[in-house]
Amino acid sequence: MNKIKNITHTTLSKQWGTLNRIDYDYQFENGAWKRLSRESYNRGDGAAILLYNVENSTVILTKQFRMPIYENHREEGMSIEVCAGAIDHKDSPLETIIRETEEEVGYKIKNAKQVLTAYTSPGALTEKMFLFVAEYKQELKVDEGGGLASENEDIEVLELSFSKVLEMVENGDIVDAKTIMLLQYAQINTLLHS
Ligand SMILES: Nc1nc2c(ncn2[C@@H]2O[C@H](COP(=O)(O)OP(=O)(O)O[C@H]3O[C@H](CO)[C@@H](O)[C@H](O)[C@@H]3O)[C@@H](O)[C@H]2O)c(=O)[nH]1
Ligand SMILES: [Mg+2]
Repeated sequence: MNKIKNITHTTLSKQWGTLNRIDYDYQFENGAWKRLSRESYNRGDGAAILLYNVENSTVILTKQFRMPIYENHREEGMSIEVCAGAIDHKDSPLETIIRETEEEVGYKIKNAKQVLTAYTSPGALTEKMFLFVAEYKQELKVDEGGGLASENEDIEVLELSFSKVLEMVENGDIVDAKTIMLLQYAQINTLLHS
């Protein structure tokens, strides 16, 4: 990347995550250099998983309040999403998603398959998401899920038919990008029949 030089970081906010202003010299296609500035929010990377059951053609999703969505569109604040969590530095994406699956939806899975990686909002966030799929069965259910009370998580666990959730993507009841990506992955690769 020799199109970029003289990079400086200014921390604008450092609370839950870190918001930096990054100034840099950027060379345009015509060869001209210009000093530019971008704000970049860093709250780490994330992992998400689509849990699916082949016999019943069902998936496990979560429903929870999301303040940034509420800020943008009040009526969409209760967001329906695949199980997901932020990755701690010490953990791998796989370790993270196995732990989150038990905490948020109550299934103790042993393994998961990473199928996609995606920057969720590359103009503003550093976040890279590692997207997984795994089969679930009733015998893997070890508790109710719901998230960690100590972290003020309040997560409703949903078990829905695959055809129903595809309809929810079409009609805008599901608007979370990582969830749409994983459901369409399942559809394209016929993990389930709708
Ligand atoms: N006090 C405070 N707590 C926060 C804040 N942001 C998050 N938290 C707490 O940290 C917990 C994070 O829960 P996780 O399950 O680890 O993450 P997530 O919110 O589900 O996020 C996942 O999905 C996001 C949306 O796609 C991803 O951005 C993220 O990387 C992750 O995969 C939340 O329940 C909440 O309690 C904040 O700004 N302030
Ligand atoms: Mg979560």
